[in-house]
Amino acid sequence: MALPDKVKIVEVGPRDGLQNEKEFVPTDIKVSLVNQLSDAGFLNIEATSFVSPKWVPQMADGAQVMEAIKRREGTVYSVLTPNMRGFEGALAAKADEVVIFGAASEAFSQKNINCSIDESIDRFEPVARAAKEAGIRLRGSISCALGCPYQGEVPVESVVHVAQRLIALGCDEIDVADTIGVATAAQVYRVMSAVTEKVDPRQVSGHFHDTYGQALANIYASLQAGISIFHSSVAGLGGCPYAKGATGNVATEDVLYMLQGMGIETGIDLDAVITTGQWISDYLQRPNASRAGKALVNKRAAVCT
Ligand SMILES: CC(C)(COP(=O)([O-])OP(=O)([O-])OC[C@H]1O[C@@H](n2cnc3c(N)ncnc32)[C@H](O)[C@@H]1OP(=O)([O-])[O-])[C@@H](O)C(=O)NCCC(=O)NCCSC(=O)C[C@@](C)(O)CC(=O)[O-]
Repeated sequence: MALPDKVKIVEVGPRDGLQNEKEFVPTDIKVSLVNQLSDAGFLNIEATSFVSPKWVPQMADGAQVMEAIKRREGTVYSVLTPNMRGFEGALAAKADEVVIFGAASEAFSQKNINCSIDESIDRFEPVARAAKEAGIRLRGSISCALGCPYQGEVPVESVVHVAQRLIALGCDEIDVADTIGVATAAQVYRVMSAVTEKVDPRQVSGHFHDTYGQALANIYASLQAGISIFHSSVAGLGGCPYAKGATGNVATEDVLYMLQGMGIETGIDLDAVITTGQWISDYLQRPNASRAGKALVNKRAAVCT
């Protein structure tokens, strides 16, 4: 299949990237992160979550973050909403897109949102209806679509089944997520091909964590399967609180570097993202997890000396 000439990158650093941080990241840092990413040209930024602060304390300031960010025209600011309470918060905060998040693995569904897959779909139904009524975009995320920390292998049929149910709820987009970053390219091609037999590929995104260093290869395999939306996190921030040992999302800088090299357009200013990636890594006092980001920061320093 011919590769796309344009790709949409959904920057998930402010939400997926920060949600697992042990120390509370001050609201003004989160706001500055979103603002810098808006300025870099992202068309979609996952800004925060409206989830229980008992479950994910780092996202407790979702409303304040949404209130304070400077919105760039044309950028969609998404938030996670597991239930109607979350949706009401998202609506009040004027989110452009709400994300319902389920799983292809029963065990992970229980750990992450405290209910079975069937119960989760029931819980999402009113959220989906309310989003449609309010004219808000709706996205559905499928965790553990390529492996589960509790159950191991996840059958392709389960992924396709959940994808179809999310589309039936009215999702504009669905995410096939490798929550623990274990997938390899041939497997990703198989799963993406199976999903896109039932769902329009323009509605499917790839959300890859990079635990085993396979994420770029998995994005390449997804491109070959017709996918043109990918999630990534500046400086490779992240990890899921309910997937121990899983590292962050694939780093945005690495994805942009690869796509640029392939002549695929994203509309995002890589240079600006590199600056933001180093800034947030310095703030969190940890090494920048983006290989391209680190290399380009070093190159800048070499040019300046
Ligand atoms: C779904 C629930 C709420 C069920 O949690 P529960 O304990 O079964 O539900 P509950 O209704 O009994 O609520 C418990 C408490 O939370 C409150 N509450 C209830 N809902 C909300 C809300 N929306 N906002 C604020 N507060 C809320 C509620 O009022 C109550 O407070 P209490 O009465 O005890 O004081 C909980 O399990 C939850 O919030 N889970 C979120 C987990 C999460 O955010 N995980 C990380 C995101 S998913 C992810 O990272 C994967 C993804 C998307 O990136 C893709 C991938 O890589 O796989």
